[in-house]
Amino acid sequence: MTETQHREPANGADAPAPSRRRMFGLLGGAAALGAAVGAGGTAAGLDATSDDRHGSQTPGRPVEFFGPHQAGIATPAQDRLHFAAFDLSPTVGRADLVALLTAWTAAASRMAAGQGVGTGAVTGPPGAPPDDTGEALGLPPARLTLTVGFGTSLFTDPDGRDRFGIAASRPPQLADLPAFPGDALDPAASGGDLCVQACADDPQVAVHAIRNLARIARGTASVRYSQLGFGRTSSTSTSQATPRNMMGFKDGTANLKTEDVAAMNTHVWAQPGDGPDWMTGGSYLVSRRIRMLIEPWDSTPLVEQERVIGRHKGSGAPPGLGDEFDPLNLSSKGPDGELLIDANAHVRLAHSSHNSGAVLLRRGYSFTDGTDNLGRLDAGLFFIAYQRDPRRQFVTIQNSLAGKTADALNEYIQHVGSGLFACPPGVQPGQYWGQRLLG
Ligand SMILES: C=CC1=C(C)c2cc3[nH]c(cc4nc(cc5[nH]c(cc1n2)c(C)c5CCC(=O)O)C(CCC(=O)O)=C4C)c(C)c3C=C
Ligand SMILES: [Fe+2]
Repeated sequence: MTETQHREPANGADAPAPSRRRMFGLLGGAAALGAAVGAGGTAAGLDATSDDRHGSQTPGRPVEFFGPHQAGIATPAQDRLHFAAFDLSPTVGRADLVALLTAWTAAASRMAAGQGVGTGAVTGPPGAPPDDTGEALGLPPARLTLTVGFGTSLFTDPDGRDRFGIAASRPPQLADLPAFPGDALDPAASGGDLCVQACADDPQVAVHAIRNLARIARGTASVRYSQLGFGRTSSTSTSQATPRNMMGFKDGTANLKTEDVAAMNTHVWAQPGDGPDWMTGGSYLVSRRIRMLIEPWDSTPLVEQERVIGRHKGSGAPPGLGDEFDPLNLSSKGPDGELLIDANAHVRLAHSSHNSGAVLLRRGYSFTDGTDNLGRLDAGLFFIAYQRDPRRQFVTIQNSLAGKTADALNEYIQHVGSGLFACPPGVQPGQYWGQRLLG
């Protein structure tokens, strides 16, 4: 009997989500776990016929790891994030990179299915450090998704070297982001050769995943920076309620919804002929650590806050309207002929009609990292957006927001970190992340 056959059906309505503890008990220890890993991690995959990768929002349920696209992009946004950027060690070569991605893929597929890494936390040889760190034992999969991305420096390092022989395969879409007016980027919180976005409904599951991938990488790659996030700041599915960001506004109302397959193909997934074949079915991730100047914002009158964003704070509706999903009319005027949505309002400058039709799949998270040395809350938005071509999408929109008729929101925010990554398409059992690039 295979490991997969021990599982409850992924979409079973009343079947409880399998926990790591339960899986451990069912498997009967290290031998079975070792055998499953030895089979290229295939046993960790769920039955393709009960594919849960885009659908399930049931807390605890696994999201299918294998498929044409990586999970964590079209997956309805989970509640928690642990995002990490990694740098490869200077002496690492192409074979080491392939070995790392192979080991990461096997571990990621197991963790997404709610299983421990390798021989597990307590079932390996007692004389050796366990393969899995153990803090997720007994926890459900919590809809964990792990999404890998390749940074610009993987293709050409800062000294212009092609360390891995892949410079010629760099997609034109992966062009370094320009500097935007007002940027205050910390290099230590920006860039990275690789990134992993871990999303889950349980923070411990997301943290466990990054911790174990970092552990596997030891000697080959190290964490450059990482960010914990909570309270998804976008609804990415029509079935999700719109959450509020740390400024108290509903965020994600006009976001692309992933059920819209045509829109996903137009705006998110790399299509055949877009660039190198290895990226077809993948997507480009832009991350921005955006600090909110919380104290000035909290001293700003409600009407001004609403003018800055261009929507009502309570309902999320456009100015003068009552429902969040009432259409946003950028030309609507008040009784004195004044624009109801201010010329500098965030939603006006970010709107596709202002940006040559550019649309993003926003998938960010709020963060709070305590207070700074002046007692100010270090909080904001860890902005994540997926797109088919950052040059046409993120860069166009951010140029509008940061440009001459600048976004009124700029007075209350500062971009302090930045990342750009090519997220390859999904993998099938037995393959590794990025195999079409490096194989
Ligand atoms: C470059 C892209 C964007 C950045 C950076 C960005 C930062 C940012 N946004 C908010 C709050 C809200 N944004 C809203 C809408 C909105 N934002 C972007 C893009 C960026 N935002 C787009 C494309 C849109 C949709 C515009 C439209 O078509 O109407 C909203 C309104 C609710 C919604 O539709 O999501 C809020 C609120 C903050 C606080 C922020 C930086 C910290
Ligand atoms: Fe926005």
